Amino acid sequence: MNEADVRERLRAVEDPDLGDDIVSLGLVNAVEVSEDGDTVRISLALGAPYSPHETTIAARVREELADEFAEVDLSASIPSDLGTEEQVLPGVKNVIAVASGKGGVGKSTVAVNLAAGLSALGARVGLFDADVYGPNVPRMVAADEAPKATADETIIPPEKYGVKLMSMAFLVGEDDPVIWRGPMVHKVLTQLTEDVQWGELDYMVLDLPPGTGDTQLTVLQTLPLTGAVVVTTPQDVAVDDARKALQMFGKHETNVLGIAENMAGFRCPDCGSTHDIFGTGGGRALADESNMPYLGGIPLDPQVRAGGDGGKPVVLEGGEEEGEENETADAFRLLVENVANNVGVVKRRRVTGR
Ligand SMILES: Nc1ncnc2c1ncn2[C@@H]1O[C@H](COP(=O)(O)OP(=O)(O)OP(=O)(O)O)[C@@H](O)[C@H]1O
Repeated sequence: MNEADVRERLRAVEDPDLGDDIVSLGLVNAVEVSEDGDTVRISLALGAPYSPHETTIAARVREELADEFAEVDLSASIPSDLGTEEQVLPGVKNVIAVASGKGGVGKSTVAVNLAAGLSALGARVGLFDADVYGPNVPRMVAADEAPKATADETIIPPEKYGVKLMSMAFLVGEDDPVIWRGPMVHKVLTQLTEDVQWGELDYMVLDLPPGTGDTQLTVLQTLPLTGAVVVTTPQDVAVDDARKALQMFGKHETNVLGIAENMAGFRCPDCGSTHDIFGTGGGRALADESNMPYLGGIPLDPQVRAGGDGGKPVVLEGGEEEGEENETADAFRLLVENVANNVGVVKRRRVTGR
């Protein structure tokens, strides 16, 4: 089988999101067959490591070629318009901002669980708490270690649950009120991104401060976002503010990966039934109205808060390994998968232009 035959064969592999096969979409960067014909090396334009849909694409490619080659060697790369020198975070493949219009809707909770969940899938993940006004990520994951400085004045971020952490709280203390204006925020953000040894990351999750003000704009202008996750509760006030956040991202041409609805129904531990304390469906309705993906709903569950205070993110509970049912953890896992899949859509669309 030669290279042209391989390409022909790969027409059988569909992209689950873009509605065509990977060859027609231009997602096969290169094909190389070894001289002895035993090995085929393929570079695919995939950009969301460990996302279920891209994992499926890779598995389908292997499946199509398994009979023809002893070894199918796959690699993934999305060609970048920028050289390494020009990139703000050259080692980071994707930056995902978690945003909300209104405070207290669970943005940090979603950011922490998203980071831990991506890491649990196998990805290399960093979590950057850019909530300059109320940085609480270190408490949420019970980070017991502070960052270390190296001789050449770079910072080594501590790690928790396989996630590299950086937070304003490490610099200013969690209880000190911070009143910073745009330029100062820009400076601190630049330092926290450039002077921190993030290493190679598949995903950096960014916990933005709530709202649509100065700081959020500074972040949008400073960091190369792949896309944003907008968190809301089902309440009208929260949904109205989430709509403003969507408008802000729209104005700055930032992709929205989708809308997550937090505190969607209260699962009562005593009676076992679900109560809609903040109403229901607001997040999905906003997603429908604005033509954005809906990422899923997370119930109001005392476990989530306990996880937030005690350190272990709920997304790491239950599941196949522990063998225990945990619907809230499952809801977070679904959200993580949807976010990763949508990162893949954004990245592959960049290549295909569709
Ligand atoms: N689904 C949930 N069930 C129960 N408690 C929750 C849930 N989501 C968040 N919480 C709790 O609500 C509180 C606020 O959540 P969180 O800090 O994530 O909100 P936020 O939107 O990031 O807030 P801020 O505006 O201060 O940045 C926390 O104590 C958290 O543990």
